[in-house]
Amino acid sequence: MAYNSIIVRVELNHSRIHFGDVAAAIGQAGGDITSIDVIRPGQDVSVRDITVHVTEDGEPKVVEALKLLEGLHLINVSDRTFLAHLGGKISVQPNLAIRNRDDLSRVYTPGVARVCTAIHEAPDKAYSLTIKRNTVAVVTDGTAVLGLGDIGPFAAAPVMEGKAMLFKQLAGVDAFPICLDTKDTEEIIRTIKTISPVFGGINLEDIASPRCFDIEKRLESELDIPVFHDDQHGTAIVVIAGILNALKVVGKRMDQVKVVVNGIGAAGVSICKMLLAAGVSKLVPVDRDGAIVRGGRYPQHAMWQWLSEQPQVGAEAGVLKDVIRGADVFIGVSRGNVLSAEDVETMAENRIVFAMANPNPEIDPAAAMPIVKVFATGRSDYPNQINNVLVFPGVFRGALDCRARRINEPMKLAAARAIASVVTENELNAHYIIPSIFNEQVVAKVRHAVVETAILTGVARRTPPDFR
Ligand SMILES: NC(=O)C1=CN([C@@H]2O[C@H](COP(=O)(O)OP(=O)(O)OC[C@H]3O[C@@H](n4cnc5c(N)ncnc54)[C@H](O)[C@@H]3O)[C@@H](O)[C@H]2O)C=CC1
Ligand SMILES: CC(=O)C(=O)O
Ligand SMILES: [Mg+2]
Repeated sequence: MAYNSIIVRVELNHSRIHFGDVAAAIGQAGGDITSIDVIRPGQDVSVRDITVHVTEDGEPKVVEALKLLEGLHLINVSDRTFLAHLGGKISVQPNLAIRNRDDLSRVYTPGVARVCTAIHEAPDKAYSLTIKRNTVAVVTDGTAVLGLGDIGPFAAAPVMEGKAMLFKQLAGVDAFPICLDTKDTEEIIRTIKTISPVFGGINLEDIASPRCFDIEKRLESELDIPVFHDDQHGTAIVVIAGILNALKVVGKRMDQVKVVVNGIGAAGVSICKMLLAAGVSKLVPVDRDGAIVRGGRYPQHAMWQWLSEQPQVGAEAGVLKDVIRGADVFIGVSRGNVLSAEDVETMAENRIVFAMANPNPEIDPAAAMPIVKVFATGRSDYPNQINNVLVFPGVFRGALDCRARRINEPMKLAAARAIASVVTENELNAHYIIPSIFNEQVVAKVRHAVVETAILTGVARRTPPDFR
């Protein structure tokens, strides 16, 4: 069940109502009061802001209950989520103040001209004399935003701003949201290449498959800064981290389990590739028309064709409810509510279910949790949040610090192991397979693993001081 937080501003006439009556009415309507602020105190009349935790459909019930109370005037109801977005979530801050003409002539013309000339003569100086060293573009075309689908570049912006906030808060990376008003592959590639000089890395986000595969591949070969499609590789890295630990909890081995991956789009393709690299020997990729089978023909989808040629991919055809039978692991990166409890019950004992579609998982957690051994979602309101936010801040922190040319497969596997290692053997249990995004070790360990592997595999152009 999803929850929301609302703030109700009420005026109370104390001769007609006590606050206890208000609290009781909110509780009976299913709300949970989390804080009360007195806005205007008074003997006869007072105004208060009451923050109430409600279920997604609980807000109207609380509001109706308050409207029925004698002596209470409901002034306003605000949704804290919308309040948090007012005016956007990020801004650009200068690194130094311009206090006088002297400052002005150094940071701007004429002083800046000498710096421009220095970079013109030695373009690598862009790394030390501009924001390039620490700045990542978060680029989307708005075509596969969370599980909401093709909602366009304007509506995609809050997600990209959110990613930028996380980059900064968790890893000190300055990230900028770029929402492109085009779905044309060539135009997207050309635009990203054109804006790339100022950035140290490109984080592609929520671009629909299969277009995202071509865009990433082309940019990787045509740019000399790392290009990382978060929904593919960020998700795959955190899934592998989660699977490594979940398998320890259930006492099964990677090379013995049958894994069903539902939704073979951006995230699903990369998860399948990484599972194969990590040693899975029985893999069942499933999309909306059913399983992608060994020996099948998928001329419209190069990555599905590639999967159908892998010896570990099953030859059994069928829709999800057929092929999930006997599976040890289900990984969903498809759409909300496509998996039933009955289907889950046909899986093997000690099953693992990662239902990662956002914002609604493939199966309602309340239905799944009692019948699986390890359950995870992409959401922050349940245990075991498997979300790419555990990955992209640390991966880019590492890639920027060592000026990596690209983020290669060994760097991704090292990042997955680093995340898994944050949960110690003593701490590991079915409800704690993956660290919290607020665990301070996550970014540090991922960064370290990424830098170390970049140096070992020859893609680093700089050795950070702590590696010298
Ligand atoms: N928790 C996390 O960190 C992440 C979660 N996701 C979630 O995973 C989902 C997919 O994301 P992307 O791969 O970026 O999108 P995408 O659009 O590239 O791929 C979605 C795939 O799911 C397939 N699909 C749709 N309905 C299906 C059904 N009923 N059964 C099987 N397959 C179905 C589509 O045909 C498509 O191939 C979204 O809900 C997204 O929010 C994605 C990235 C990270
Ligand atoms: C988490 C994320 O990147 C997504 O759901 O698309
Ligand atoms: Mg995404």
